[in-house]
Amino acid sequence: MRDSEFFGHVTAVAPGKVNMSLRVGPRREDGYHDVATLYFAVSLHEEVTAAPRRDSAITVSLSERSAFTEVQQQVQGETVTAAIPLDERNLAHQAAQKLRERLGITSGVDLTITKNVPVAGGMGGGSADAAAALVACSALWGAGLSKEQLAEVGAELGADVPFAILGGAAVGQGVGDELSPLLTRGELHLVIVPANTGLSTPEIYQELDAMREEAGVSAEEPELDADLVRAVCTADAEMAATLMTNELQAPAVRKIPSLDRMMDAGLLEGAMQGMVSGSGPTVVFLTRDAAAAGQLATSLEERTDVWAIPVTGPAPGARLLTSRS
Ligand SMILES: C[C@](O)(CO)[C@H](O)COP(=O)(O)OP(=O)(O)OC[C@H]1O[C@@H](n2ccc(N)nc2=O)[C@H](O)[C@@H]1O
Ligand SMILES: Nc1ncnc2c1ncn2[C@@H]1O[C@H](COP(=O)(O)OP(=O)(O)OP(=O)(O)O)[C@@H](O)[C@H]1O
Repeated sequence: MRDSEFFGHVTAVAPGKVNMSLRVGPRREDGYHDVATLYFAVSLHEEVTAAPRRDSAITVSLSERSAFTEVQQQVQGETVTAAIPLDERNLAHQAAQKLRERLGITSGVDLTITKNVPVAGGMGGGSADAAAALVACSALWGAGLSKEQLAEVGAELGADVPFAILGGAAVGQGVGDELSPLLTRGELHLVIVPANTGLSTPEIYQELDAMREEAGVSAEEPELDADLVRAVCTADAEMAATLMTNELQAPAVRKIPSLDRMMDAGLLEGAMQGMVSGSGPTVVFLTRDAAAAGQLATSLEERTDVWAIPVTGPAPGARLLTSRS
């Protein structure tokens, strides 16, 4: 291992994701659910800079360039604003800690996160921070770990972390961490609409369990629609629009009923399809092409009080941006 003092800082980026399909099986003994999901990385990136320290501390701060610096959540009907945790609860902090344990080193690091992915929005923003932190720290510490090895470390931090490392489009099974990468051609054009409050992922899974129990339906083994996988792989927006689905949408809408109105507004303004992303509450619209995405974003911003961001995918996974010594 080389002395980190000889290194300058290292910056890595990792993409946010949407789930073009998310099917959820029954609750398991460990509280998790088996899923069958079609992950799709989009061109909204988290950036993490890792700078060496002389001591063994790990610090996390948010860059001023961050589009998001706090999280708003509904707690017992009240909207509560909280800062993103910058201590050991932060997923980037946990990533650095796990990596050092794996490497058997005690090097310290200052991590600076630039957040562009909505917080607690169902787009895997925290997971992208963890993925970018793993890639940046691995380079800083000269770890020489492969993407597969980093994904192994990432899987211990959260179900979505391995996909943020892999990027592109992939089928996710198990809790979402067993990935089968997909070969794709062409791009899909989407519009992302962040909500002004976040949702808690475990609460949304719990809500789904409760809704199933109320309706007396038992969860089936989750399976992906092969036609949807084909449509996404060939960037067939028309076909993908008819087949995309998310079983966490109903529980997210039950927590935030206005999401239904947002999805209707997008369809009225010309989106081919609208859906909640992952555990929500970010809404993702599928459009025909880049021009349609731009138009939809503009008209949604004009007609409703939202921020609408055109994005494309599939986007590459976590990667080094700069490395200066
Ligand atoms: C909603 C998705 O984003 C879809 O990709 C993921 O399933 C969630 O991934 P994540 O945020 O990385 O999830 P984790 O941080 O691993 O888990 C948070 C909590 O979500 C619930 N959880 C998560 C993933 C999964 N397959 N089943 C679950 O029930 C569990 O209560 C878990 O304690
Ligand atoms: N680096 C981080 N950025 C944002 N939130 C973080 C981070 N680390 C930990 N958290 C905590 O995790 C919670 C959810 O963060 P995140 O933005 O990853 O949610 P999400 O995008 O809905 O996740 P997913 O789509 O993977 O379920 C936040 O409320 C925050 O308290």
